Amino acid sequence: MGEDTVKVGLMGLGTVGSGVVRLIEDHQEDLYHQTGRRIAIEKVLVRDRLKKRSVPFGKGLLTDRAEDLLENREIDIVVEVMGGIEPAREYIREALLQGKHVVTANKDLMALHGAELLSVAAEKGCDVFYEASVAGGIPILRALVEGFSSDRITKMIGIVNGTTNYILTEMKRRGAPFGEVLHQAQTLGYAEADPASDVDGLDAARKMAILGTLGFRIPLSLEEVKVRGIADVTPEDVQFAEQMGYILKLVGIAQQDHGKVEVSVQPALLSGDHPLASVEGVYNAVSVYGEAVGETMFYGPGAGEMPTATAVVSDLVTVIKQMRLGVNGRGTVAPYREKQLKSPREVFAKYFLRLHVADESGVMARLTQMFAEEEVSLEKVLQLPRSREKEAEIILITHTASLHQLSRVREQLEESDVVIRIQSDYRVEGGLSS
Ligand SMILES: NC(=O)C1=CN([C@@H]2O[C@H](COP(=O)(O)OP(=O)(O)OC[C@H]3O[C@@H](n4cnc5c(N)ncnc54)[C@H](OP(=O)(O)O)[C@@H]3O)[C@@H](O)[C@H]2O)C=CC1
Ligand SMILES: N[C@@H](CC=O)C(=O)O
Ligand code: NA
Repeated sequence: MGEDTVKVGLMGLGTVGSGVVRLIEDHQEDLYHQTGRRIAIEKVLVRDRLKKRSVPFGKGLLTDRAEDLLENREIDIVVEVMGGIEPAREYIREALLQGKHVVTANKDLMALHGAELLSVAAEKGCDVFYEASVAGGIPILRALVEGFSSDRITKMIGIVNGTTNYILTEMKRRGAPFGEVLHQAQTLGYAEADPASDVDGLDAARKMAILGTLGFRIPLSLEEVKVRGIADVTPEDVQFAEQMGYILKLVGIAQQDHGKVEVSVQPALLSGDHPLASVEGVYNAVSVYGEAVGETMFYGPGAGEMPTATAVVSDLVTVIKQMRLGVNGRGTVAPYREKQLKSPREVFAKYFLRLHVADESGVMARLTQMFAEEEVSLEKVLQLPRSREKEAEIILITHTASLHQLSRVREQLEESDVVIRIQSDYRVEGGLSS
């Protein structure tokens, strides 16, 4: 191996790590033409050296000691695809202090400690790239940082979790039970080590914190992202939504109006003609609205071995090109805009509510009165056939109202003696009059 070889230390040889190894091997010639360097994997850090692997490796390459990578002076770049906060944070920090560049797919880490790691990198003149951390194989971070550098982004709305999109798609397509579909997503390598973070929306929230920071150029923290997952979504919600011309999806929304921002993750109803409504299975998509450019859309596989590996290896290529030019660590622009978060009075949307009410005369008038008192007008009202004795089911879609108004209506509904229960409520995106 000569001067023209770049040595890489790989941390993790699971779904993504194995894809990285395959891609580097299969595309070695193309990568060489683009970078002028051969890429050699020098050491691979794993938890269990004796585990059977899907990619063959000489025994000497695998190690369970991080020092074998961190203290190896020959290694120029560390690729971290282990996941989790610790010890990944400690290893990445140490790698940067040793002057090694870092490529990671770790959104847990970048959403929580990205600012700290990027500042260590800047001090040491090192690169940290993390394209794989958001929307797997879609080059969305590169698009935000480079493609939109001349514009001001006003809104990003996306399906950024492949596991939950796969689950909701299968629930809609064949009414499959939640547990069964989640198990399939795990087998396919889409889910996180702890799939609760997919289901409860946290994985998507981490990605939205990263998108918000890069897109709006503000220092957004994970706690500022409002999160609701899909655990309480029922097959009936999915079906009723469809009957009314909507598709239920877990979406991330980051919106900026008059310098104030809102960032959230929640199951929402998308009108059938919304660009995200047709995004199915493990696919992700992000619509980005720029003040000057208008609406753009990025679409592709959001998880899985090879799609995610393409993002990791593309980052690797960028680091190597920067090494040749001697410009590592100079490209990162820290967030520089002032951050102001919207209050619930400033967050506006339409809402879908499914109510179980007493099946008696005058109920509809009482319900509409409660909405009218909070000045929330209704776009659609649908009464469904009775599901139980003395109980009727009503679906309402409001016109645009603030989150504050919606909470006030909810309080009234909860206190009312005609409402038996609020079965579900969702934000609605798109539609003819929105
Ligand atoms: N899977 C996907 O589709 C996507 C994943 N990501 C992110 O990529 C990262 C990796 O995900 P994925 O490949 O699915 O994860 P896996 O669980 O499949 O693989 C994790 C790998 O890291 C190793 N590892 C974990 N902890 C340690 C530790 N403390 N010390 C040494 N080795 C360790 C494991 O070793 P061993 O094999 O011995 O157990 C394993 O090889 C995560 O940050 C994830 O969020 C991002 C986008 C998509
Ligand atoms: N578990 C994640 C993997 C990619 O980030 C997902 O399902 O999207
Ligand atoms: Na990506």
